[in-house]
Amino acid sequence: MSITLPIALHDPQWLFTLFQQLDLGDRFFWSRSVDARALVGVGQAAAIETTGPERVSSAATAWRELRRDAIIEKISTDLPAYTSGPVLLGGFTFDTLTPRTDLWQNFPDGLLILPYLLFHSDEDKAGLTINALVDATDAYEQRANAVIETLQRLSHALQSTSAPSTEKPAPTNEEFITHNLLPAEQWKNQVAQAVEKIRAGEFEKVVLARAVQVEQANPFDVDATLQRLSQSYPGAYVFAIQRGSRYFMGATPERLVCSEDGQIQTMALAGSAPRGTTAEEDEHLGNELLHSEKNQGEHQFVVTTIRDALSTLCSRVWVADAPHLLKLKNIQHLETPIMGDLLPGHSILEAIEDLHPTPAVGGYPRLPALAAIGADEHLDRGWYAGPVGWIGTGGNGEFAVALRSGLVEGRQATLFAGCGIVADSNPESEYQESCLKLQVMLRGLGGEK
Ligand SMILES: C=C(O[C@@H]1C=C(C(=O)O)C=C[C@H]1O)C(=O)O
Repeated sequence: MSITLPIALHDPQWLFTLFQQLDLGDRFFWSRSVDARALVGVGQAAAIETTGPERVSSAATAWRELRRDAIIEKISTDLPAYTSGPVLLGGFTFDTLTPRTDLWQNFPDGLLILPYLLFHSDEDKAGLTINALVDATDAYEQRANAVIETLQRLSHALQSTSAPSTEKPAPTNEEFITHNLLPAEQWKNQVAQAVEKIRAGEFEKVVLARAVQVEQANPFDVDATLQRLSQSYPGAYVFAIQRGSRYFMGATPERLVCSEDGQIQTMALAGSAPRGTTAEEDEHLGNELLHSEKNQGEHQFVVTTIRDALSTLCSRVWVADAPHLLKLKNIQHLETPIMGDLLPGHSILEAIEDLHPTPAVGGYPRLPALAAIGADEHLDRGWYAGPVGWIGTGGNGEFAVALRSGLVEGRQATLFAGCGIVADSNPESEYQESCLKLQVMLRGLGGEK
Protein backbone atom coordinates (compact mmCIF):
# COMPACT_ATOMS: atom_id res chain seq x y z
CA MET A 1 0.00 0.00 0.00
CA SER A 2 1.40 3.35 -1.02
CA ILE A 3 0.00 6.78 -0.20
CA THR A 4 1.46 10.03 -1.50
CA LEU A 5 0.57 13.33 0.17
CA PRO A 6 1.58 16.83 -0.89
CA ILE A 7 4.13 18.46 1.41
CA ALA A 8 5.89 21.83 1.37
CA LEU A 9 9.16 22.04 -0.54
CA HIS A 10 12.07 21.50 1.84
CA ASP A 11 15.81 21.26 1.49
CA PRO A 12 16.43 17.54 0.82
CA GLN A 13 19.61 17.65 2.94
CA TRP A 14 17.52 18.74 5.88
CA LEU A 15 15.05 15.88 5.44
CA PHE A 16 18.00 13.50 5.31
CA THR A 17 19.21 14.79 8.68
CA LEU A 18 15.70 14.76 10.21
CA PHE A 19 15.15 11.19 9.05
CA GLN A 20 18.23 10.21 11.07
CA GLN A 21 16.71 11.81 14.17
CA LEU A 22 13.40 9.98 13.68
CA ASP A 23 15.28 6.71 13.94
CA LEU A 24 13.25 4.82 11.34
CA GLY A 25 16.05 2.80 9.79
CA ASP A 26 18.49 3.11 6.91
CA ARG A 27 18.47 6.27 4.84
CA PHE A 28 18.74 6.92 1.12
CA PHE A 29 19.63 10.18 -0.64
CA TRP A 30 19.48 11.09 -4.33
CA SER A 31 19.61 14.57 -5.79
CA ARG A 32 20.84 16.51 -8.76
CA SER A 33 20.81 20.21 -8.01
CA VAL A 34 20.61 21.42 -11.64
CA ASP A 35 17.30 19.72 -12.34
CA ALA A 36 16.02 20.35 -8.81
CA ARG A 37 15.03 16.73 -8.33
CA ALA A 38 15.55 14.95 -5.03
CA LEU A 39 14.49 11.72 -3.36
CA VAL A 40 15.17 11.12 0.32
CA GLY A 41 14.02 7.85 1.82
CA VAL A 42 14.10 6.18 5.20
CA GLY A 43 13.21 2.74 6.53
CA GLN A 44 12.06 -0.26 4.60
CA ALA A 45 8.52 -1.35 3.73
CA ALA A 46 9.82 -4.01 1.34
CA ALA A 47 13.10 -4.93 -0.30
CA ILE A 48 14.05 -6.82 -3.43
CA GLU A 49 17.39 -8.58 -3.14
CA THR A 50 18.85 -10.40 -6.11
CA THR A 51 22.04 -12.31 -6.85
CA GLY A 52 24.06 -13.45 -9.82
CA PRO A 53 24.35 -12.33 -13.43
CA GLU A 54 20.54 -12.06 -13.67
CA ARG A 55 20.46 -9.55 -10.82
CA VAL A 56 18.79 -6.81 -12.90
CA SER A 57 16.19 -8.94 -14.71
CA SER A 58 15.30 -10.78 -11.47
CA ALA A 59 14.73 -7.40 -9.83
CA ALA A 60 12.45 -6.38 -12.72
CA THR A 61 10.36 -9.54 -12.24
CA ALA A 62 10.14 -9.05 -8.46
CA TRP A 63 9.12 -5.41 -8.94
CA ARG A 64 6.32 -6.43 -11.32
CA GLU A 65 5.06 -8.92 -8.71
CA LEU A 66 5.24 -6.43 -5.86
CA ARG A 67 3.31 -3.89 -7.93
CA ARG A 68 0.64 -6.30 -9.06
CA ASP A 69 -1.49 -6.17 -5.90
CA ALA A 70 -0.47 -2.69 -4.80
CA ILE A 71 -3.04 -0.19 -3.63
CA ILE A 72 -1.75 3.20 -4.74
CA GLU A 73 -3.32 6.43 -3.51
CA LYS A 74 -2.31 9.95 -4.45
CA ILE A 75 -4.02 12.49 -2.22
CA SER A 76 -3.64 15.38 -4.69
CA THR A 77 -2.91 16.04 -8.33
CA ASP A 78 -0.37 18.65 -7.35
CA LEU A 79 2.52 16.22 -6.85
CA PRO A 80 5.87 15.58 -8.56
CA ALA A 81 5.00 13.82 -11.83
CA TYR A 82 7.46 10.95 -11.93
CA THR A 83 8.24 10.14 -8.31
CA SER A 84 4.75 9.90 -6.80
CA GLY A 85 3.43 6.43 -5.98
CA PRO A 86 5.69 3.57 -4.93
CA VAL A 87 9.34 4.18 -5.81
CA LEU A 88 12.18 1.74 -5.27
CA LEU A 89 15.68 3.03 -4.50
CA GLY A 90 18.92 1.09 -4.74
CA GLY A 91 21.52 -0.32 -7.03
CA PHE A 92 23.53 -3.18 -8.42
CA THR A 93 27.10 -4.40 -8.25
CA PHE A 94 29.45 -3.60 -11.10
CA ASP A 95 29.66 -7.30 -11.96
CA THR A 96 29.19 -10.75 -10.51
CA LEU A 97 32.49 -12.20 -11.76
CA THR A 98 34.79 -10.87 -9.04
CA PRO A 99 34.41 -12.54 -5.63
CA ARG A 100 32.86 -10.24 -3.00
CA THR A 101 34.91 -9.43 0.09
CA ASP A 102 33.88 -8.19 3.56
CA LEU A 103 34.21 -4.64 2.31
CA TRP A 104 30.84 -4.91 0.56
CA GLN A 105 29.03 -6.90 3.23
CA ASN A 106 25.30 -6.04 3.20
CA PHE A 107 25.46 -4.72 -0.36
CA PRO A 108 23.99 -7.63 -2.33
CA ASP A 109 24.36 -8.03 -6.13
CA GLY A 110 21.04 -6.27 -6.55
CA LEU A 111 19.05 -4.33 -3.97
CA LEU A 112 15.95 -2.21 -4.49
CA ILE A 113 14.28 -0.85 -1.40
CA LEU A 114 10.73 0.42 -1.06
CA PRO A 115 11.29 2.90 1.77
CA TYR A 116 8.83 3.39 4.60
CA LEU A 117 8.88 7.16 4.01
CA LEU A 118 9.99 8.93 0.85
CA PHE A 119 10.30 12.68 0.49
CA HIS A 120 10.52 13.59 -3.18
CA SER A 121 10.61 16.91 -4.93
CA ASP A 122 10.98 18.55 -8.31
CA GLU A 123 11.36 22.23 -9.13
CA ASP A 124 8.07 23.42 -7.61
CA LYS A 125 6.35 20.46 -5.95
CA ALA A 126 7.08 17.98 -3.21
CA GLY A 127 5.42 14.83 -1.98
CA LEU A 128 5.72 12.46 0.94
CA THR A 129 5.02 8.82 0.16
CA ILE A 130 4.26 6.34 2.92
CA ASN A 131 4.63 2.69 1.98
CA ALA A 132 3.60 -0.39 3.95
CA LEU A 133 3.34 -4.06 3.19
CA VAL A 134 -0.05 -5.13 4.49
CA ASP A 135 -1.78 -8.52 4.47
CA ALA A 136 -5.20 -9.77 5.52
CA THR A 137 -4.04 -10.77 9.02
CA ASP A 138 -2.69 -7.30 9.82
CA ALA A 139 -4.04 -5.29 12.72
CA TYR A 140 -4.70 -2.41 10.36
CA GLU A 141 -5.81 0.06 12.98
CA GLN A 142 -2.56 -0.38 14.87
CA ARG A 143 -0.59 -0.02 11.64
CA ALA A 144 -2.47 3.15 10.75
CA ASN A 145 -1.86 4.59 14.21
CA ALA A 146 1.85 3.90 13.90
CA VAL A 147 1.91 5.82 10.60
CA ILE A 148 0.02 8.75 12.13
CA GLU A 149 2.46 8.84 15.03
CA THR A 150 5.43 8.88 12.62
CA LEU A 151 3.89 11.73 10.62
CA GLN A 152 3.31 13.69 13.81
CA ARG A 153 6.93 13.22 14.83
CA LEU A 154 8.09 14.34 11.37
CA SER A 155 5.84 17.38 11.42
CA HIS A 156 7.07 18.28 14.91
CA ALA A 157 10.71 17.89 13.82
CA LEU A 158 10.09 20.13 10.79
CA GLN A 159 8.53 22.80 12.99
CA SER A 160 10.91 22.69 15.91
CA THR A 161 14.25 22.63 14.12
CA SER A 162 15.43 25.27 11.76
CA ALA A 163 16.58 24.40 8.23
CA PRO A 164 20.34 24.03 8.11
CA SER A 165 22.46 26.74 6.56
CA THR A 166 22.82 26.40 2.82
CA GLU A 167 26.49 27.38 3.17
CA LYS A 168 28.99 24.75 2.23
CA PRO A 169 30.41 23.15 5.39
CA ALA A 170 34.05 24.13 5.88
CA PRO A 171 36.73 21.47 5.46
CA THR A 172 37.36 19.61 8.69
CA ASN A 173 40.60 20.25 10.51
CA GLU A 174 41.15 16.53 10.75
CA GLU A 175 44.30 14.87 9.53
CA PHE A 176 43.56 12.19 6.90
CA ILE A 177 45.71 9.08 6.85
CA THR A 178 45.49 7.66 3.33
CA HIS A 179 46.64 4.30 2.11
CA ASN A 180 46.58 2.87 -1.43
CA LEU A 181 44.99 -0.59 -1.39
CA LEU A 182 47.44 -1.49 -4.16
CA PRO A 183 50.77 0.38 -4.13
CA ALA A 184 50.88 3.10 -6.83
CA GLU A 185 53.77 1.47 -8.69
CA GLN A 186 51.89 -1.81 -8.88
CA TRP A 187 48.79 -0.11 -10.27
CA LYS A 188 50.89 1.67 -12.92
CA ASN A 189 52.46 -1.70 -13.82
CA GLN A 190 48.96 -3.08 -14.30
CA VAL A 191 48.18 -0.23 -16.65
CA ALA A 192 51.39 -0.92 -18.60
CA GLN A 193 50.45 -4.60 -18.83
CA ALA A 194 46.94 -3.72 -20.03
CA VAL A 195 48.50 -1.54 -22.75
CA GLU A 196 50.61 -4.56 -23.82
CA LYS A 197 47.51 -6.74 -24.01
CA ILE A 198 45.68 -4.13 -26.06
CA ARG A 199 48.65 -3.83 -28.46
CA ALA A 200 48.68 -7.63 -28.72
CA GLY A 201 45.02 -7.48 -29.80
CA GLU A 202 43.35 -9.08 -26.74
CA PHE A 203 40.84 -6.21 -26.52
CA GLU A 204 40.74 -2.50 -27.43
CA LYS A 205 39.95 -0.76 -24.15
CA VAL A 206 39.78 -1.68 -20.46
CA VAL A 207 38.90 0.48 -17.46
CA LEU A 208 41.19 -0.21 -14.50
CA ALA A 209 40.21 1.07 -11.09
CA ARG A 210 42.02 1.50 -7.80
CA ALA A 211 40.98 2.19 -4.23
CA VAL A 212 42.32 4.34 -1.42
CA GLN A 213 41.57 3.88 2.25
CA VAL A 214 41.16 7.05 4.28
CA GLU A 215 41.08 7.28 8.04
CA GLN A 216 40.67 10.13 10.51
CA ALA A 217 40.48 10.41 14.30
CA ASN A 218 36.71 11.08 14.47
CA PRO A 219 33.83 9.59 12.48
CA PHE A 220 33.23 11.13 9.06
CA ASP A 221 30.15 13.36 8.87
CA VAL A 222 27.98 11.81 6.16
CA ASP A 223 25.40 14.62 6.13
CA ALA A 224 28.06 17.35 5.79
CA THR A 225 29.73 15.28 3.07
CA LEU A 226 26.51 15.18 1.03
CA GLN A 227 26.14 18.92 1.45
CA ARG A 228 29.69 19.59 0.27
CA LEU A 229 29.19 17.29 -2.72
CA SER A 230 25.86 18.90 -3.69
CA GLN A 231 27.34 22.38 -3.52
CA SER A 232 30.55 21.57 -5.37
CA TYR A 233 28.96 19.42 -8.10
CA PRO A 234 25.53 20.86 -8.95
CA GLY A 235 25.43 18.87 -12.21
CA ALA A 236 26.31 15.57 -10.56
CA TYR A 237 24.03 12.93 -9.09
CA VAL A 238 24.76 13.09 -5.39
CA PHE A 239 23.74 9.87 -3.70
CA ALA A 240 24.00 7.91 -0.45
CA ILE A 241 22.74 4.44 0.37
CA GLN A 242 22.93 3.37 3.99
CA ARG A 243 23.29 -0.25 5.07
CA GLY A 244 23.57 -0.26 8.84
CA SER A 245 26.74 1.58 9.84
CA ARG A 246 27.95 1.90 6.22
CA TYR A 247 27.13 4.40 3.54
CA PHE A 248 27.95 4.06 -0.12
CA MET A 249 28.00 7.60 -1.42
CA GLY A 250 29.36 9.86 -4.13
CA ALA A 251 28.81 12.60 -6.70
CA THR A 252 28.81 11.05 -10.14
CA PRO A 253 28.65 13.01 -13.41
CA GLU A 254 27.57 9.95 -15.39
CA ARG A 255 23.93 9.22 -16.17
CA LEU A 256 23.34 5.60 -17.07
CA VAL A 257 19.72 6.07 -18.10
CA CYS A 258 16.75 8.28 -17.35
CA SER A 259 13.32 7.14 -18.52
CA GLU A 260 10.27 9.38 -18.61
CA ASP A 261 7.08 8.43 -20.44
CA GLY A 262 8.88 6.08 -22.81
CA GLN A 263 11.67 8.55 -23.66
CA ILE A 264 15.11 7.54 -22.52
CA GLN A 265 18.17 9.69 -22.12
CA THR A 266 21.68 8.46 -21.65
CA MET A 267 25.19 9.64 -22.46
CA ALA A 268 28.62 8.48 -23.47
CA LEU A 269 31.10 9.91 -20.97
CA ALA A 270 34.74 8.97 -21.49
CA GLY A 271 37.95 10.83 -22.19
CA SER A 272 39.38 13.12 -19.52
CA ALA A 273 41.73 16.04 -18.94
CA PRO A 274 42.48 18.25 -15.92
CA ARG A 275 40.95 21.76 -15.63
CA GLY A 276 43.35 24.64 -16.16
CA THR A 277 44.33 27.09 -13.45
CA THR A 278 43.66 30.06 -15.77
CA ALA A 279 40.90 30.53 -18.37
CA GLU A 280 43.46 30.27 -21.20
CA GLU A 281 45.04 27.11 -19.84
CA ASP A 282 41.59 25.60 -19.29
CA GLU A 283 40.52 26.36 -22.85
CA HIS A 284 43.79 24.95 -24.15
CA LEU A 285 43.38 21.70 -22.17
CA GLY A 286 39.75 21.43 -23.33
CA ASN A 287 40.71 21.91 -26.98
CA GLU A 288 43.46 19.34 -26.64
CA LEU A 289 40.95 16.89 -25.20
CA LEU A 290 38.45 17.54 -28.00
CA HIS A 291 41.13 16.89 -30.61
CA SER A 292 43.01 14.07 -28.88
CA GLU A 293 42.92 10.92 -31.00
CA LYS A 294 43.48 8.77 -27.90
CA ASN A 295 40.53 10.30 -26.03
CA GLN A 296 38.24 10.40 -29.06
CA GLY A 297 39.04 6.73 -29.62
CA GLU A 298 38.18 5.64 -26.09
CA HIS A 299 35.03 7.79 -26.26
CA GLN A 300 33.83 6.28 -29.54
CA PHE A 301 33.81 2.76 -28.08
CA VAL A 302 31.22 4.01 -25.62
CA VAL A 303 29.09 5.81 -28.22
CA THR A 304 29.01 2.79 -30.55
CA THR A 305 28.19 0.31 -27.79
CA ILE A 306 25.36 2.44 -26.36
CA ARG A 307 23.90 3.08 -29.81
CA ASP A 308 23.92 -0.66 -30.58
CA ALA A 309 22.37 -1.57 -27.21
CA LEU A 310 19.58 0.97 -27.66
CA SER A 311 18.80 -0.09 -31.22
CA THR A 312 17.13 -3.27 -29.92
CA LEU A 313 15.19 -1.47 -27.16
CA CYS A 314 14.11 1.68 -28.97
CA SER A 315 12.12 2.54 -32.05
CA ARG A 316 14.33 5.58 -32.65
CA VAL A 317 17.81 6.47 -31.35
CA TRP A 318 19.33 9.93 -31.50
CA VAL A 319 23.07 10.46 -31.00
CA ALA A 320 24.68 13.92 -30.97
CA ASP A 321 27.01 14.48 -33.95
CA ALA A 322 30.13 15.00 -31.85
CA PRO A 323 31.09 15.03 -28.17
CA HIS A 324 31.21 18.28 -26.22
CA LEU A 325 33.17 19.12 -23.09
CA LEU A 326 31.64 18.45 -19.69
CA LYS A 327 33.57 20.70 -17.32
CA LEU A 328 33.58 19.65 -13.67
CA LYS A 329 35.38 21.26 -10.77
CA ASN A 330 38.81 19.71 -11.29
CA ILE A 331 38.41 17.54 -14.41
CA GLN A 332 36.81 17.77 -17.85
CA HIS A 333 35.36 14.95 -19.94
CA LEU A 334 34.10 14.26 -23.43
CA GLU A 335 30.32 13.81 -23.38
CA THR A 336 27.92 12.71 -26.14
CA PRO A 337 24.20 12.94 -25.26
CA ILE A 338 22.11 10.01 -26.55
CA MET A 339 18.31 9.63 -26.53
CA GLY A 340 15.80 7.06 -27.65
CA ASP A 341 12.10 6.18 -27.78
CA LEU A 342 11.60 2.96 -25.82
CA LEU A 343 9.55 0.32 -27.59
CA PRO A 344 6.24 -0.25 -25.78
CA GLY A 345 6.45 -2.66 -22.85
CA HIS A 346 10.11 -1.96 -22.05
CA SER A 347 11.20 -0.38 -18.80
CA ILE A 348 14.25 1.30 -17.39
CA LEU A 349 15.50 -1.95 -15.83
CA GLU A 350 15.70 -3.57 -19.28
CA ALA A 351 17.68 -0.59 -20.51
CA ILE A 352 20.08 -1.00 -17.58
CA GLU A 353 20.45 -4.68 -18.27
CA ASP A 354 21.50 -3.97 -21.86
CA LEU A 355 23.62 -0.88 -21.27
CA HIS A 356 25.61 -1.81 -18.17
CA PRO A 357 28.58 -1.96 -18.07
CA THR A 358 29.28 0.48 -20.89
CA PRO A 359 32.90 0.72 -22.10
CA ALA A 360 33.15 3.91 -19.99
CA VAL A 361 33.55 1.69 -16.92
CA GLY A 362 34.16 -1.80 -18.36
CA GLY A 363 35.90 -1.91 -21.69
CA TYR A 364 35.63 -2.94 -25.32
CA PRO A 365 34.81 -5.56 -26.41
CA ARG A 366 32.86 -6.15 -23.21
CA LEU A 367 33.63 -9.76 -22.35
CA PRO A 368 37.44 -9.90 -22.69
CA ALA A 369 37.67 -6.51 -20.98
CA LEU A 370 35.57 -7.72 -18.03
CA ALA A 371 37.64 -10.89 -17.80
CA ALA A 372 40.80 -8.76 -17.64
CA ILE A 373 39.29 -6.59 -14.88
CA GLY A 374 38.39 -9.73 -12.91
CA ALA A 375 41.83 -11.24 -13.37
CA ASP A 376 44.14 -8.23 -13.08
CA GLU A 377 42.50 -5.47 -11.09
CA HIS A 378 42.82 -7.08 -7.61
CA LEU A 379 39.91 -5.00 -6.37
CA ASP A 380 36.41 -5.80 -5.13
CA ARG A 381 34.51 -3.06 -6.97
CA GLY A 382 31.24 -3.98 -5.26
CA TRP A 383 28.75 -1.24 -6.17
CA TYR A 384 31.45 1.15 -7.43
CA ALA A 385 30.81 1.79 -11.17
CA GLY A 386 27.50 -0.09 -10.88
CA PRO A 387 24.02 1.38 -11.52
CA VAL A 388 22.46 3.35 -8.62
CA GLY A 389 19.16 5.20 -8.68
CA TRP A 390 15.41 4.82 -8.48
CA ILE A 391 12.49 3.30 -10.33
CA GLY A 392 8.86 4.27 -10.08
CA THR A 393 5.68 3.04 -11.69
CA GLY A 394 5.11 3.15 -15.45
CA GLY A 395 8.72 2.18 -16.20
CA ASN A 396 9.97 5.65 -15.22
CA GLY A 397 13.15 6.18 -13.25
CA GLU A 398 16.73 7.28 -13.34
CA PHE A 399 20.01 5.48 -12.72
CA ALA A 400 23.54 6.84 -12.67
CA VAL A 401 26.88 5.06 -12.81
CA ALA A 402 28.23 5.10 -9.23
CA LEU A 403 31.57 6.88 -9.85
CA ARG A 404 33.46 9.46 -7.73
CA SER A 405 32.24 7.41 -4.83
CA GLY A 406 33.26 5.61 -1.66
CA LEU A 407 32.14 3.42 1.19
CA VAL A 408 32.11 5.33 4.45
CA GLU A 409 31.93 3.69 7.85
CA GLY A 410 32.74 5.57 11.04
CA ARG A 411 36.30 6.87 10.90
CA GLN A 412 37.14 4.95 7.73
CA ALA A 413 36.34 5.34 4.08
CA THR A 414 37.33 3.42 0.96
CA LEU A 415 37.30 5.55 -2.17
CA PHE A 416 37.37 4.34 -5.78
CA ALA A 417 38.46 5.70 -9.15
CA GLY A 418 39.22 4.20 -12.53
CA CYS A 419 40.57 5.18 -15.93
CA GLY A 420 39.97 3.98 -19.48
CA ILE A 421 43.13 2.36 -20.84
CA VAL A 422 43.73 2.20 -24.60
CA ALA A 423 46.72 1.34 -26.84
CA ASP A 424 48.49 4.68 -26.29
CA SER A 425 47.75 5.21 -22.58
CA ASN A 426 50.56 6.38 -20.33
CA PRO A 427 50.58 4.78 -16.84
CA GLU A 428 51.74 7.95 -15.05
CA SER A 429 49.07 10.16 -16.71
CA GLU A 430 46.37 7.59 -15.92
CA TYR A 431 47.52 7.52 -12.30
CA GLN A 432 47.30 11.33 -12.13
CA GLU A 433 43.81 11.18 -13.68
CA SER A 434 42.69 8.68 -11.02
CA CYS A 435 43.94 11.09 -8.33
CA LEU A 436 41.77 13.89 -9.77
CA LYS A 437 38.76 11.57 -9.66
CA LEU A 438 39.51 10.58 -6.04
CA GLN A 439 39.62 14.25 -5.04
CA VAL A 440 35.83 14.47 -5.34
CA MET A 441 35.24 12.26 -2.31
CA LEU A 442 38.39 13.40 -0.47
CA ARG A 443 37.11 16.99 -0.57
CA GLY A 444 33.56 15.82 0.09
CA LEU A 445 34.70 14.15 3.30
CA GLY A 446 36.18 17.48 4.39
CA GLY A 447 39.81 17.03 3.39
CA GLU A 448 42.03 18.93 0.95
CA LYS A 449 41.17 22.49 1.85
C1 LIG B 1 35.89 5.20 -14.17
C2 LIG B 1 35.70 6.48 -13.86
O1 LIG B 1 35.33 7.43 -14.77
C3 LIG B 1 35.00 7.08 -16.11
C4 LIG B 1 36.20 7.07 -16.98
C5 LIG B 1 36.57 8.18 -17.72
C6 LIG B 1 37.84 8.17 -18.54
O2 LIG B 1 38.54 7.15 -18.54
O3 LIG B 1 38.17 9.19 -19.17
C7 LIG B 1 35.74 9.32 -17.73
C8 LIG B 1 34.52 9.30 -17.13
C9 LIG B 1 33.97 8.07 -16.59
O4 LIG B 1 33.23 7.42 -17.56
C10 LIG B 1 35.81 6.95 -12.44
O5 LIG B 1 35.52 8.12 -12.18
O6 LIG B 1 36.16 6.15 -11.57
